[in-house]
Amino acid sequence: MTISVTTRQVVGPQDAARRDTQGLRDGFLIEDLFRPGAINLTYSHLDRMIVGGIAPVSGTLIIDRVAETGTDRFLERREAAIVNIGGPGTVTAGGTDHPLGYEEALYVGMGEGALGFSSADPAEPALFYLLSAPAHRSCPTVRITRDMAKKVRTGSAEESNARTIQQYVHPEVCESCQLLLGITMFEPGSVWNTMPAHVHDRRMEVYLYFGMQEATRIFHFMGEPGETRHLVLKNHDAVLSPGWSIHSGAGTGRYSFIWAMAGDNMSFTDMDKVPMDALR
Ligand SMILES: O=C(O)C(=O)C[C@H](O)C(=O)CO
Ligand SMILES: [Zn+2]
Repeated sequence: MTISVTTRQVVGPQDAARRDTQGLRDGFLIEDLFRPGAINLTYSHLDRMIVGGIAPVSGTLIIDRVAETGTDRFLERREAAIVNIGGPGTVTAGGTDHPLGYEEALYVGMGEGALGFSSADPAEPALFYLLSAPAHRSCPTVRITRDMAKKVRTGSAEESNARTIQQYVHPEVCESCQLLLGITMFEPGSVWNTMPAHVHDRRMEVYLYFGMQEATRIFHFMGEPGETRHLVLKNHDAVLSPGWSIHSGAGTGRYSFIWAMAGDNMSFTDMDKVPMDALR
């Protein structure tokens, strides 16, 4: 089975500030994540996070060995979290089948062996979004529904950023070594995420924007607070955020996004808020 893997080296803040639009997109944007019938992984050197799109149509797609990890088995020294943003499907981990509906997730602990991915109906394929980070112990594999996620309401309609941060892989929901993951959803008419902006040098972050109409675009802001840049993203685009970068966006229409982090701590609230007058 072909697993395509792209490697992304780390880009520092001075390099990023000098890049043109295409240079920034090459460094931080992950496009074309979901390719029908394929496993598509990006190995980022930011905390060695692997970002994947797995789109089974008929049959089962299997991840067992990824040469880039230098281990015999993918999850030998790694943990993973998978969110389904397509039709109903199943993830098999440790020989157990876990059915996953829309916006349901599976945390998979280190050492669980091969991962299998299948769709219930080829006419409505599942779209599995995968994040994997190095792990130091084996935590239990847990299926996480939207009901189980911890909900944090934030923002306001007046600031066009009323939203609910749903924390799926979070110490109050399920154990993990370093992965944190959740889905942020908006009240109708609210378009801004993560503004006021923040940075957290202790953790990298990845956003995947989804649930968008074809013509909708996200203006995603990145860069050091005093040196911001933007990237224009479409449905199913993911963007890497180093610890030094803000990660905030505004949509021209409805959207949701999956955020995931890895790094030195798992304290969601450990962020350095950026005062508005520090943004340039
Ligand atoms: O809407 C938001 O604000 C977020 O979802 C913020 C992310 O979860 C984040 O950046 C956590 O560090
Ligand atoms: Zn953040």
